[in-house]
Amino acid sequence: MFQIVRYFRYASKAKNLHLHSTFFTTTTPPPPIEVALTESTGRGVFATRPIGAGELIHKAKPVVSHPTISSLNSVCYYCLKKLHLAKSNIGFCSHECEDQAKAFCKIEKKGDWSAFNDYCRTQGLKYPLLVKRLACMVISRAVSADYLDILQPASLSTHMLSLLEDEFLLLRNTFETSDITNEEISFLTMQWYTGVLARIRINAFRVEVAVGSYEDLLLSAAASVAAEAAVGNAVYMLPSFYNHDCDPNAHILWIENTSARLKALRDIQAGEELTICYIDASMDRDARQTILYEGFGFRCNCLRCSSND
Ligand SMILES: C[S@@+](CC[C@H](N)C(=O)[O-])C[C@H]1O[C@@H](n2cnc3c(N)ncnc32)[C@H](O)[C@@H]1O
Repeated sequence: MFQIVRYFRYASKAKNLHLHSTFFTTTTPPPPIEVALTESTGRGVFATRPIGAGELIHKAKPVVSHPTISSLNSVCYYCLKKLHLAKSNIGFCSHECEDQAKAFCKIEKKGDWSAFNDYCRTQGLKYPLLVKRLACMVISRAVSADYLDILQPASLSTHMLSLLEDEFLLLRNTFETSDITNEEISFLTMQWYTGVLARIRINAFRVEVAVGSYEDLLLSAAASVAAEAAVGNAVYMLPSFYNHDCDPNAHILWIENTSARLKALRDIQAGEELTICYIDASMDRDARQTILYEGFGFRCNCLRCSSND
């Protein structure tokens, strides 16, 4: 069974406090990476041995995922794999996925989500759906309410916070009008909602299922990987610690479902930081800077940006 084991080692070094952390599954060997503090971009992911171009660095399963509203009836409600036949309601690609989703679906089915989903659809919102699923997972006791606390939160302006109030009230009201007890949703405060959303905002990946065989994709360069439109959004633990570079040395890709693969785009030395590109790298410098600042709250100082490329 997939289980994340979190391993932290704190060692006080002369320069500053180092945080080493490795996330690995109990069934696979740990990946050749570790999480440590960078000079200026918070925590980052570093290679613990040389990694060759094209090497699969590690795989990752999401901690929470959700289809986009427009994909709701055409992809698996759990792993986002494309369904052969579109459903009139939500559907699953396998009994295994249905089984994995059983606990949160049992909670979700107790409420009438039409107002909440309509609100997300009309406002073009995707992240509240992830918060809703996480809340159902917390109520079903699959995870604790502080599950995402380890991830870096976005800093939300007062204006942004006020915009979140309506979606929070809709979410809370849907649970309150179902047969879920007040005690079960005692964690569901505005503070919890904004804390989770602030983390999802910075750390969620837009899941784009690539077209082509696994072998083709592992051999191909990032730029040539054909991807369909996003089928959903997902938050992962270890991939959330990768920092951004407009000319990254690693890439995240999805072959058919939310199971993500982190792949080296070139040879990487032991001790080198691994980076991915958060945005479309083909945009010009000004567009990249604007999107990174507005979406992720930082000004990119990578080599490409510094040399006005
Ligand atoms: C997904 S997190 C990456 C891990 C994060 N550094 C941490 O400590 O958890 C994204 C955040 O890391 C920081 N970050 C990532 N790449 C950066 C870069 N190239 N320059 C400055 N800050 C960066 C920004 O604060 C960004 O919002």
